[in-house]
Order: sequence, then structure tokens, then C-alpha cells
Amino acid sequence: MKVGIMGGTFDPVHIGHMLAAEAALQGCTLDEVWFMPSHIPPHKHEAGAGGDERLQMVELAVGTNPAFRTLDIELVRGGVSYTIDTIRELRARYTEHEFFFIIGADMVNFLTQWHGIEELAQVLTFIGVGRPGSVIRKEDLPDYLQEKVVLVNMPQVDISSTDIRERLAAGKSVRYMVHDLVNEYIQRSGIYEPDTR
Ligand SMILES: Nc1ncnc2c1ncn2[C@@H]1O[C@H](COP(=O)(O)OP(=O)(O)OP(=O)(O)O)[C@@H](O)[C@H]1O
Ligand SMILES: O=C(O)c1ccc[n+]([C@@H]2O[C@H](COP(=O)([O-])O)[C@@H](O)[C@H]2O)c1
Repeated sequence: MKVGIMGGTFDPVHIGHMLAAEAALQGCTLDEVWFMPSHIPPHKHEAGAGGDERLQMVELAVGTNPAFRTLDIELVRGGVSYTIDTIRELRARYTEHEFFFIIGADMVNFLTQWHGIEELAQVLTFIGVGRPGSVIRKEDLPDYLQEKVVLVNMPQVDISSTDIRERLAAGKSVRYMVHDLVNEYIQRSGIYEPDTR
């Protein structure tokens, strides 16, 4: 089975993530995409919402799509979520699966900075999906990575979790930027309201 791992902080999950996953699923004929919230992301600020909350929002966004599922492996492991540790664990657990890792175009140019990138490039293929404002320079990557990065197009949406958190903090609507059920969850739980943190 061909599985695309969609790793992220998902603070919160938004339609850019869903469109990227769908584009990778279709563009690379994957069987499934597994959405995997990180515990502590390696290269950025710690998440605002807790792991359980981010996982719940991802579960709501994935819904009943039979090709999508959620994976709590990094939240369960704790600590900093290095992809190399995760992929080693997944390959040991699912010996028959072929793994792909889906990333936004903004991340492709920084792949060389990932922990254990040479080992990662041996055991999986990265799928880079277009993201507004990012130019993918595959030719700047070392040879061993160029052949392990596949690019797919997606309908471009200039949305980030940062924008969404800022909009919420300013009391603005994020309707249609996130799945309706995620929007309801955010409103009901108040997780991004400044006074609850
Ligand atoms: N609008 C988008 N289009 C394409 N890919 C995206 C988009 N938003 C996020 N991604 C990709 O999804 C993955 C997970 O992203 P992440 O959870 O960090 O969201 P983010 O919106 O970039 O968050 P933040 O604004 O908090 O940094 C990353 O590979 C990222 O590049
Ligand atoms: O392992 C690494 O060195 C590494 C460095 C940067 C990002 N990642 C992974 O890439 C995914 C997207 O990262 P982010 O920061 O956009 O949430 C997420 O699963 C991270 O754990 C992994």
C-alpha cells in the first residue's frame, strides 16, 4: 500500500492542508493519506493548542473520507517530533507499506536541514505541493534528494494556521478557511481566545 504521511503542527488544520493531501493522493496515486500532528515541531514555535485538541480538529476535518486517517504516533512518543524517528517506527510496524511524506513547497528548499535527511531520502519519497509565495528550487537540492522529491500542483490557497490564529485573536471569522466542524470546535472550546491561555 502507498501511504502519504501529511505531517504538521495543525494549529489548527485548515483547507490548505486538506487540498495538499488530496493533490498528493491523486497526483501520486496514493492509497491513503495519514494526517500526523507533531508533538513539538522541530523547526518552529511550540503549538498554541494542545496535542489532543489539534488531533481532535484533524479528526473532524478528515471525517469519513475512507482515504484519509489520523495518526497519533508523534503525540504518543512525545518530545521533539523528528521525522526520522517516526519513519523508523512506521517502517518497523508496517513492513509492507511504501511511505511518502507530503510537504508544502516552502519546506522543500529546507529539506537538507532535516535530521537524518540522507537516511530519510533512502526510505521515502517527498511529495512537494505548491504553496503561494514559495518557489521550489529542486535543482538546488543535492543529487540524492532531487530524485526523491516529486512535485504536484494543487489549487493554491494563501492560508496558514498563523493567519487563522491571528484572525481569531482579532475576533474575525475563519469560516470556510477551516472545515465547518473544526470552526464549530474552535468556537465552542474557545481554544484560540487570548484569555483562555
Ligand atoms: N496553504 C497551504 N498550501 C500548501 N501546503 C500547506 C499550506 N499550509 C500548510 N501547508 C503545508 O502543510 C504542512 C503542515 O503545515 P503546518 O501545520 O505547519 O501549517 P502552517 O499553516 O504552515 O502553520 P503555521 O502558520 O502555524 O506555521 C507543511 O508541510 C506545510 O508546508
Ligand atoms: O525531522 C526534521 O528534522 C523535520 C524538520 C522540519 C519539519 N519536519 C516535519 O515536517 C512536517 C511539517 O512541519 P511544520 O513545521 O510545518 O509543522 C512535520 O511533520 C514536521 O515534524 C521534520
